[in-house]
Amino acid sequence: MIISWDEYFMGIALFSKYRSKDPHTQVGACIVNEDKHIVGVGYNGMPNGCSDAEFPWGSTGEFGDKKYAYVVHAELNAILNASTSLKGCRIYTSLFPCNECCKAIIQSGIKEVIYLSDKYAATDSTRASKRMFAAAGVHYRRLETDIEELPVNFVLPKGEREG
Ligand SMILES: Nc1nc(=O)n([C@H]2C[C@H](O)[C@@H](COP(=O)(O)O)O2)cc1CO
Ligand SMILES: [Zn+2]
Repeated sequence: MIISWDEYFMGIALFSKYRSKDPHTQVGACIVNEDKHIVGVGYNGMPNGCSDAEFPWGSTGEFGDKKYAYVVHAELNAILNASTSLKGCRIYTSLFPCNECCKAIIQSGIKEVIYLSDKYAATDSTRASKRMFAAAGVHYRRLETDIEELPVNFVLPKGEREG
């Protein structure tokens, strides 16, 4: 099988999301520059020093008891992890960016957003994102692909195994 560039970079975003400890929604993001070099990746997780085991992953109760107060979104983590200027870059994200990440995407100079899921399309946050992206000239599109699943084998075929 041969995959396209878009499928490859979204694949990296999807792979990254499996690092997230969020029990409900794992999100991954991958930023690519104009030379098709990956310059940043991220997933949704607690800030450095804020233990995954100690901070809450639930989404009910008081403000301070919910993950939303603490978690860094995949897209923001990818931006903050980036090794270089993001001017003219593209961001691949497994879930459409929220309004806060949208602001960071715009301000960082990213020019295109490629997403897979838009499961929160009906929320005010996603509506605000789309409004800001349109005003700022940041193009967004859903990844078009015929691939349903891309298996990765960690168990080597018999002939390639050691011993
Ligand atoms: N674009 C996004 N990137 C993200 O990294 N997230 C994160 C924040 C939470 O950790 C989780 C959403 O939790 P939930 O509301 O589906 O249980 O995904 C959420 C969105 C949605 O806008
Ligand atoms: Zn966000």
